Amino acid sequence: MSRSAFASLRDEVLAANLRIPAAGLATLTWGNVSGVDREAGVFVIKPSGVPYDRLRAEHLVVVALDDGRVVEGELRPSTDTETHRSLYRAFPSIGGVTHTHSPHAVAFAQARRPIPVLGTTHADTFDGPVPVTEPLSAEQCAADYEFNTGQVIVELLEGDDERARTVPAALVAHHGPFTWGADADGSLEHAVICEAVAEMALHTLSLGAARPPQHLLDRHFTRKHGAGAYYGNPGAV
Ligand SMILES: O=C(CO)[C@@H](O)[C@H](O)COP(=O)(O)O
Repeated sequence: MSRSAFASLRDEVLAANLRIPAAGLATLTWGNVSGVDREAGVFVIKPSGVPYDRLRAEHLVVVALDDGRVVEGELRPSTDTETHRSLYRAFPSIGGVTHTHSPHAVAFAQARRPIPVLGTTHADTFDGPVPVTEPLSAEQCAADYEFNTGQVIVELLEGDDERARTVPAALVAHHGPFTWGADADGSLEHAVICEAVAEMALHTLSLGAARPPQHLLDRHFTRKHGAGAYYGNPGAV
């Protein structure tokens, strides 16, 4: 079989997908990671329903950014492919997207609560609360459900690429977290951190969270993303 023109991107995306179960972010085949090649106008994503322990680079699917057609690959692309595509099209700075059903982040998504900034662990990665979308409308569910799952994130961030860069995560109401980054592995790292800070926040809130001083958060926000990072409200505590 001739080597794919996207072999190195396939390898990168495969490695990131295999980190989902390794990091305990998924049950069964839940979740998916993709990586984009903007010059070629494609992204590579996990196939749908393939158990992670059987996933190989040749199983990954190459999808066109402009219209979502399969450019290369035998298997059906992930059910969330159109969500990934809508995020790539809206935010030019992102190079990789991860979606999981990690339990603590899903708990906030199902409660329709943002993950609040309660300490420096969160502030080191996210320059504000991890926001939560509105639920999809009946119309959005009826047509282009998967693309609209991405569109509610785009609307939440007002299509602002800078906000997407400084808070590289969002919770889709009653569904789960989507994270993104400079590449596939960067988006996966943000998924790991999103789940970790969600678990910490849940425990902190159960103990009776105290609002962190803004000067403490600013030091971590500024250190991570530079002056003028999106501060936002530390989130309801
Ligand atoms: O969010 C969903 C389904 O609602 C997905 O994350 C599935 O849990 C995994 O789907 P595939 O990537 O295997 O198609």
